[in-house]
Parts: sequence; C-alpha cells; structure tokens
Amino acid sequence: MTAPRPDFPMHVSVEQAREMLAALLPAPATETVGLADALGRTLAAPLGALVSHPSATESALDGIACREADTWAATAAAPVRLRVVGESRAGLPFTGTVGEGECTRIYTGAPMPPGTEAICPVEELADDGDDVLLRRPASPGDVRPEGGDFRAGDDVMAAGLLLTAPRVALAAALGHRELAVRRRHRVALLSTGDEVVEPGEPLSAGQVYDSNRYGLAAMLRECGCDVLMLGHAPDSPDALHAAIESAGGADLLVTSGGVSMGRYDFMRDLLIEHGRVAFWKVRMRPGGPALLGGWQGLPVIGLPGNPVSSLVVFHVIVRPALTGQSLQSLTLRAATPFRALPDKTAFWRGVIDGGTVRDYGRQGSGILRSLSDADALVIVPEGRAVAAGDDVQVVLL
Ligand SMILES: Nc1nc2c(c(=O)[nH]1)N[C@H]1C(S)=C(S)[C@@H](COP(=O)(O)OP(=O)(O)OC[C@H]3O[C@@H](n4cnc5c(N)ncnc54)[C@H](O)[C@@H]3O)O[C@H]1N2
Ligand code: MOO
Repeated sequence: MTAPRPDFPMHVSVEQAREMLAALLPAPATETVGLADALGRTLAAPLGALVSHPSATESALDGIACREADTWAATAAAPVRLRVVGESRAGLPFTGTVGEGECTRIYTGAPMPPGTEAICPVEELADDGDDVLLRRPASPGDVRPEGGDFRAGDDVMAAGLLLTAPRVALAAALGHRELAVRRRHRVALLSTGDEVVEPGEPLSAGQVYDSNRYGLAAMLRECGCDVLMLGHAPDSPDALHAAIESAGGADLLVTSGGVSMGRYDFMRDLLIEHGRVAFWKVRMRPGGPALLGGWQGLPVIGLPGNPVSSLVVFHVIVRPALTGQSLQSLTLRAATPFRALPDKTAFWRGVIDGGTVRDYGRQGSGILRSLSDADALVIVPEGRAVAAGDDVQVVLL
C-alpha cells in the first residue's frame, strides 16, 4: 500500500516559507513607550518633526562670525582686521546686528548673528585688543542652515521602522518624548528530544546539551519578542501534546527537533491530528525539514533539531517574519568556491575578510561553531555554484 499523498505543500521556497509564516502571525497591537525603552521596538505610526533641526542657522565651528565680503583679501602675510562687537553662544544668541568690518565671537551650535553669513575658526585668528586678525577668508561653508537636518512638519520616520540607536536619537531630536510602537510578539519556545539535557547536568554518551532553546531564546529577544520558556519535552506524543497545549495565549510557538523522518519525530503527525500543517520542508540547507502549522489558532513553526539548522531557519525565515524587516543581504567577492545543491538554496557559513568571504570549512548541520565562528551566511542559489572571484550574496550573522 502506498502512503496517501500529503494534503499540504512540501518543498516550499525560503521566500514562500517566510510569507506563509508572516501571514499566520496576528497583526500586532499598538502601545506607547518612553524614549528610554524604545530601542529594538518597531514604530507603529509615522513620526513627524515637531521642530526644525538646527532650530536656527548656526555655526559649525568655534571662531568668529562675520560678513564674508569683509574677509576675501585675508592671507597669513596680510591678515584682515575685524572689530569684535559681542558673542553668540549655543542657547544664548547675540541680539545686536553686525555691521561692516565687525564680527562676534561664536561657538559651535550658536545662532549666526543677524548680518553675518561666514565663519573663521579660532585656529585661523589672532586676538589683538578688541580686534581679531584673520589669516584666511571666512567661509559660509562652516554654517549649518536652519532645518538642514529636518524641518518642523516634515514626515521623517515611516511606520514599521525598527528603532535602532540612531533612530531613537532621531525620535528624540524630532521632539517626541513617547513613541507609538508595535506590541511585542509573545512567543512560546519548546525544545524536544529524549537525548536533550539541560546545560550543567551530567551528560551521558549520545546525549546533548540543549543549545537550541538558549540560542533560539536569544534570537527571539534580539527580535524584541517576549519569550515564554516552555522548557523541554521528551519524544512522546502525549508529552509533546501537553507541552504544546501549555503555549495557549502565545502569538507563536517555536519548537526544535522531531520534524524529520525518524520513528520518534512526532511533530508533523501531531499537527496533522490535532491542528493543521501549512508546509513541511523548505528547499534550503541547512534547515530542510522545517515545518509550519497551526494548533487551535496558535501558529507553530517546527525547527529541525540540528543546532545549525534551527538557528539558520530562524535567521532567514522566522526573524524577518516576526520583525517585518526584510532579510538584508550584501554583495561580497568569494575568496573560495562555494558548492551548489541541485534543488536547494544553500546557506553556507562564511568568514569575511575585507571585501571577500571564504568558506568556513566544516559545514555540517551539527557543527555549531560554524555559526558562532562565522560572520555571514553565503547564499548559493539552487544549482548555481560560486567560483572563487565571483560576486556572492551574503547575510550577516
Ligand atoms: N532519513 C532522513 N533522515 C534525516 C533527514 C532526511 O531527510 N531523511 N533530514 C536530516 C536533516 S536535514 C535534519 S536538519 C535533521 C532534523 O531532524 P529533527 O528535526 O527530527 O531533529 P532530531 O532528530 O530531533 O535531532 C537532530 C539532531 O539535533 C540534535 N538536537 C535536537 N535538539 C537539540 C537541542 N535542543 N539542542 C542541541 N541539539 C539538539 C539531536 O541530538 C540530533 O543530533 O534530520 C536529518 N535526518
Ligand atoms: O538541512 Mo539539515 O538542516 O542538513 O541538517
């Protein structure tokens, strides 16, 4: 008797897998956070400028502010003399007007006094009583125009933007104290396998420490998720059933192990029996046996047990789906060849040196050091081997 044809898609592409997972995740609600808690969050709404930056036309240097035309003739041999009539400090502008042959002292970030449009830095000046002597012409290039960064009312940051450190700084500069951000996804995490042992416990031959759960929890936190640690379940349908049930309320359940062809790989059949399978197997290596499905409304992504496989599937499929940020790749020159697989995209571990990337070497899915020592995943598309000297796309780790 031949096995019945599965009624779910198999051997989907990496892109399809990513899109199918993203489609199962709930639309995130919005909450408000203070600037100090905004790092790593995602903007829920566009952010506009409440003020202009700079808020006035100001100096980029410490020196004097003057009329450019007064200083054209200045050289070291024949300095130009200007009368100092006051000073402009950051936050404390000069209120008078600067006339012909006059200047004010000025400091970085201080507003340009009315009547001036050029700066001469202190390095090019000499004091002489109430006057200064300029050894070179003053330059309007050392002035920062009002609104040169952004103007009040400008739309500056788009909804969906991940708040990196520079973007938190920008949000503050725009004048916002609180930001509307997407609520964090709540993700339950379970590792499976009779041989999987908590780090620190004694380890017998054939057992392995639970690196996946800690690696995946760290990756989830990098994605800004709240992680619900479900611990570890043995390879038994009843134990797995109970563990999956305990994830109720989460937006997503991530599991590791038990998704391949072995007699003790129960994840797929459990989903078929109690939920549904959205796909099984992705055309990628490592990570081919990844599984997506649902369990009473809870999306479930089953990552393969092999340590490199689970983390690579997370990096290229789960992370972009959870964060809504597309996977960024860059082009480097291959320093070594990278082999192609006929029917899978390969994500080989590579070491970056200058503008080149070389094969890490040991590419087995159980060689965790190939990930921790590598800088990037080298993307080798199905059937298209990379020769040394070719351009290649890489994803940074
Ligand atoms: N006959 C076939 N065998 C296998 C196939 C196949 O297509 N046909 N696929 C292979 C591939 S590719 C992968 S990847 C693995 C995935 O298998 P499972 O998801 O069922 O994972 P396990 O069998 O449970 O474990 C595999 C491997 O990973 C270690 N492991 C498991 N959990 C953890 C953990 N939490 N931390 C660290 N290491 C873990 C486990 O001890 C095994 O060594 O299947 C291949 N087989
Ligand atoms: O694809 Mo598996 O993930 O080779 O080890």
